[in-house]
Amino acid sequence: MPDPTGGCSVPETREFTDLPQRAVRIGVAGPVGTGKSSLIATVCRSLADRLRLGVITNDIYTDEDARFLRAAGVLAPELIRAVETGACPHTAIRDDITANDLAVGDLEADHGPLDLVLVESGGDNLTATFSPALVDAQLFVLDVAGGGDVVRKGGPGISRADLLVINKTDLAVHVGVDVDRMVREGREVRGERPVIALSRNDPASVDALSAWVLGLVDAQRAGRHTPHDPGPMAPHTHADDHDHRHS
Ligand SMILES: Nc1nc2c(ncn2[C@@H]2O[C@H](COP(=O)(O)OP(=O)(O)OP(=O)(O)O)[C@@H](O)[C@H]2O)c(=O)[nH]1
Repeated sequence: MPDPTGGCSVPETREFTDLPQRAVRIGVAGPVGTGKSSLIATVCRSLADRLRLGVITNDIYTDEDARFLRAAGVLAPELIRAVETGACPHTAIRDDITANDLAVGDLEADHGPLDLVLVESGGDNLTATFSPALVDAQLFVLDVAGGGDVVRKGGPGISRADLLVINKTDLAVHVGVDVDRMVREGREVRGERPVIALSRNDPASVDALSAWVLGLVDAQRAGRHTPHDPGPMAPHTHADDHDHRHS
């Protein structure tokens, strides 16, 4: 009688529940200098005793952000790895996620199990968002020093990231920006999605950020969170589009 396996051995059935749980992945995106690395350092300081954490940074030509985080001493140095994208940062977090996906996988293989891996995008403009194939959730960071009108400038991260952070609120008084207004404008375009006004010098705001991170990790593990794509560009129209179509 012919061998029904064609000579291939049939692997033993394995329950998927036996497989190790992979780390929850949160992406941190936003324009250059808005405080992404500092926010990651803050989260690590706040949650390192509750979660097993790892960090992947993205820079174009350097590993500057990884070196900053290692120097800050927020995690063991081997838990912080850098991807050098060599091109537009958003390419490596959205269009071809291979390098980042491998970096997270290698970090977990070498130092896992981990509960949470934070992936920092290289600083980019308002269009940068992560692929939901790379991260389970993403937060978008703006800062008050970028100007009070930046929320109104819009973009997919501002409108549809899982969390919008208005950062460096301690500087608002020095740059003449109304933080409440920025937060209100964020809420207007985001509906139910949360907005946090953050300063690393304000413990209450750091607690709010940490609570959001813990809630996300719990929700992802319990199957209550569905990763979504904020989209490449916010749908938008211009007032004169209508006139052109009908002229
Ligand atoms: N006053 C104040 N400064 C902050 C805060 N968070 C970050 N900064 C400062 O803002 C500057 C930029 O912070 P980074 O964390 O390097 O910003 P980044 O978004 O990672 O920068 P890139 O990776 O170059 O895009 C640094 O000088 C930080 O010290 C904050 O809450 N308050």
